[in-house]
Amino acid sequence: MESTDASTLAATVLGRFAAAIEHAPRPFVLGISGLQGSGKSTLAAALIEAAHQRGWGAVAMSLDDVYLTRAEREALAVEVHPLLRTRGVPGTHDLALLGSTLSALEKASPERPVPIPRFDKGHDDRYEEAQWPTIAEPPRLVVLEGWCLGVEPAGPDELAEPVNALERGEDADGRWRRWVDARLSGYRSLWERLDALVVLQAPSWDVVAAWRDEAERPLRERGEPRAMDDLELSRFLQHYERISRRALRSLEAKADVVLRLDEHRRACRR
Ligand SMILES: Nc1ncnc2c1ncn2[C@@H]1O[C@H](COP(=O)(O)OP(=O)(O)OP(=O)(O)O)[C@@H](O)[C@H]1O
Repeated sequence: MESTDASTLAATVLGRFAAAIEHAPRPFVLGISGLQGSGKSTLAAALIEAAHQRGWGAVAMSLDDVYLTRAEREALAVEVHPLLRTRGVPGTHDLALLGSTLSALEKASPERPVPIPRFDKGHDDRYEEAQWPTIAEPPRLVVLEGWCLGVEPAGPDELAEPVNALERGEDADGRWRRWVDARLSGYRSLWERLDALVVLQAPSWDVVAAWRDEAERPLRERGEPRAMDDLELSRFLQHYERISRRALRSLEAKADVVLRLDEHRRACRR
């Protein structure tokens, strides 16, 4: 099936799981895994819209919503490794917060509304809880999206050689990548909570880097202080390269639905 339209993709994906969602004894957790800029949040929003059209309560969450706070990452940077100041790699998420939110959603009620964590990327910090949206009844569908959803740890053999200049220069002894990989084992219990996994499969890591550059360009052109120049962007992306390449190699095999993307994000379902 060819399509570039997120709402068509969403209708197809939702149709595939509709019976399971309808009969699930608790909120059905649909995972969307896709590398940076692959269209996860667009697809998640379209899925929520499609769910609402069916009369289902639905909520979207992102692994990005539960980044550790800036202060928590600062502490990790001091105690473990300076590279942990940068949000996003395994070990920089509050999995307990995500897990307790998913559990609380099963029992949401007007008396016990569930706050859904939200992260402020502009300030690189979590919003105050008072600013989080709340959900007052168990949704039928939870869409959880993230760049490394479903990825397994590598083990020490794969970690021996650096994969890029960041690892060669700032993680020469491999301490950071070993710590990150060990944290990824702790994500398995979250992967097990996914009732289904949809993978947005990018054509290659180079295309992902190009997508990220496209996303940054308007910020640079507007002169936003947080916009990254080419060097900063390249360094930033190298934090994720190792696990992203592993995702590209390994996730298709464990996905329930694979949406293979071309470099224009045109999807072809498999
Ligand atoms: N199906 C699609 N066809 C064409 N373009 C798309 C499609 N889905 C998303 N896009 C575009 O791709 C860009 C990235 O989309 P989106 O923000 O949803 O990706 P993401 O994976 O959530 O990104 P990030 O990892 O940065 O959070 C946006 O400009 C969006 O409009």
